[in-house]
Amino acid sequence: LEPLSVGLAIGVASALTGYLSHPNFYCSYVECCPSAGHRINATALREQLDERLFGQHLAKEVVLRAVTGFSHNPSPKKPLTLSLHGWAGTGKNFLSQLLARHVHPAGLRSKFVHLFLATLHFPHPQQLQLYQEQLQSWIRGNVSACPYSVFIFDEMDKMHQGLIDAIKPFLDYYEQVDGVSYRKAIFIFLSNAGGDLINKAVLDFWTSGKDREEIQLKDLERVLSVGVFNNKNSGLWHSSLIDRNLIDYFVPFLPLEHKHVKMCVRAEMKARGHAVDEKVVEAVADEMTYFPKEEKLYSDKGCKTVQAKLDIHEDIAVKYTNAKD
Ligand SMILES: Nc1ncnc2c1ncn2[C@@H]1O[C@H](COP(=O)(O)OP(=O)(O)OP(=O)(O)O)[C@@H](O)[C@H]1O
Repeated sequence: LEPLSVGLAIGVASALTGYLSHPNFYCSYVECCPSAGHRINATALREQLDERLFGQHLAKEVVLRAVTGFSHNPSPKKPLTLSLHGWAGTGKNFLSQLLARHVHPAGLRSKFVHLFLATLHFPHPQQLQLYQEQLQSWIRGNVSACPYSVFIFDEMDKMHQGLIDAIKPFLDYYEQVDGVSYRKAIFIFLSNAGGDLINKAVLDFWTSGKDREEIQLKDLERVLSVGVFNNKNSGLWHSSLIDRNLIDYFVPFLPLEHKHVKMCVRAEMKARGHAVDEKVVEAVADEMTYFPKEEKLYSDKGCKTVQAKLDIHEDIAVKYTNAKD
């Protein structure tokens, strides 16, 4: 071989290796952890929330404030911890997943986003010690691999206190724990605790003739602090998370009205690529049950059963069309 061709071959090989291992190329095929200094695009998040999250002006406001502050802080002193409270089907999981997608575009499918369900992942109280070790090592391992990891804990009110305590060191103001820094991670806790109190406060607002959008965070914080954080049965009161102020933001979710359920139905139809049929929208929303008994203002299950109810309606419509043909 000519020295010139050997040199050329080496040059081409090293250029190719450099190109293939360049993050831009590599990360277009393999999911990568965001690079240092990554920021959540709060404007894009706001647009998504405005467009897709219905009837939750407070949750929107708090989450945007939290995310903007955290993401623009080059050296946060602790991970971001959000505690989402509210009635079933009001959008807690939905918002968490939207937020997670703004950190890792694959959302729940991302290897950097972790969802835990108390009753599914930690069902046996007698195995507490095992769960504690597994959970700690899972969090440690994943944050070592990607500091921007997102952890979502659903059914927080059903989590054993010992498990909540096990994650406490990761949420605290330590620079590092065993050589790992948790300060760029996000922890989101979801629970129904306080949902009934939020509902009552919203109903009181309605009864006194005030607009739902007039409800301010401070109106609900007072309610939550009495009902959830100092209440022995709320599932969170005893936790050292509260005692040590490790929760950065409490995010209240309001009960959804008939008009919000209709918005969910329309959104679901559009997501399926179907034309919006207002008759079906009305029919699905009417099928939901509403409380309180007399006023029938708020959906019992929020928007949770919209998809299933829409399936039935669309099924009937298809059968009807086929029968006509
Ligand atoms: N406020 C909302 N805006 C838009 N869609 C919503 C809203 N609330 C619920 N949905 C729709 O209903 C589905 C179920 O809601 P979600 O799982 O977020 O409820 P949740 O509050 O987490 O309930 P649970 O406490 O029972 O877990 C969502 O995937 C979404 O499609």
